[in-house]
Amino acid sequence: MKIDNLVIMEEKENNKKLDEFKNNNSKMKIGILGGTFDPIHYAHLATAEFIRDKYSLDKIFFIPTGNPPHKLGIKTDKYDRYNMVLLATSSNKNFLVSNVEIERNERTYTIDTLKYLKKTYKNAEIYFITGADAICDIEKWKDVESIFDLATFIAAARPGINQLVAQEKIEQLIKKYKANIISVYVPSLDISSTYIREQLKDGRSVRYLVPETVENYLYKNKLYEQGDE
Ligand SMILES: Nc1ncnc2c1ncn2[C@@H]1O[C@H](COP(=O)(O)OP(=O)(O)OP(=O)(O)O)[C@@H](O)[C@H]1O
Ligand SMILES: O=C(O)c1ccc[n+]([C@@H]2O[C@H](COP(=O)([O-])O)[C@@H](O)[C@H]2O)c1
Repeated sequence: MKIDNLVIMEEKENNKKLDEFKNNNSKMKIGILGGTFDPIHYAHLATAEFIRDKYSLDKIFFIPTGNPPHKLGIKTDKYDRYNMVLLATSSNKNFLVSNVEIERNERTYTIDTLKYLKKTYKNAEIYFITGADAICDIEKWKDVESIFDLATFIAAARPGINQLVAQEKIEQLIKKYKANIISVYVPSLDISSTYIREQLKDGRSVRYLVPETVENYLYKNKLYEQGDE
């Protein structure tokens, strides 16, 4: 099947899964993995699945950022990032993709997304998953005090991020904001979107770093090619 048709089909399937989930009123635990996903890679998927399994979460929502405050210079179209997330997650029945940030025209802040999720999924307990790098920066996020009232945070150890420093920061955050933060070791995969963009810019392989459908999509759409910054 042509990659464009596959995206259309996967979006339809995803919307069906979202509708079913919205109509389910039972108590659920949902994990959120927000990210720029420029592009999504196997470390995102493996981290999400490991945490879903470890904490018995019912679903993981992948939420690609729209206009995030901290990455103003993203060159990749937000719909390309969203489409690649759809392709990457479709084979897992417990993974869902939300376009709530992609469709917001203003700056996208996690606090607004968490408020939306609380309103939409009234019976859900929310777990926001981040890498250790993201949690260390959380005090720069909008309305950090209120953020901790809306979700439990799960901070995944990440290669290249000093875990002792991250742990110290997490303990400070717990004390200062009475935050619910759990740190977790996940099987490490030293992959980043930056590395993938660099490989592609140099005309090198990204095979086995991203799902094959994502690889096909980024070649078809000439994303991150030589000459792109
Ligand atoms: N290899 C990894 N291990 C654990 N967590 C990760 C890993 N890569 C990304 N994450 C986490 O996933 C979330 C979304 O990440 P993001 O989309 O920014 O990817 P990235 O690889 O960090 O991108 P970039 O290299 O462009 O900064 C963040 O919370 C980030 O910390
Ligand atoms: O709300 C904020 O102020 C805020 C500032 C920086 C990052 N975030 C969120 O942190 C998540 C991970 O971001 P990133 O850059 O690692 O993709 C993603 O969901 C962002 O929306 C949120």
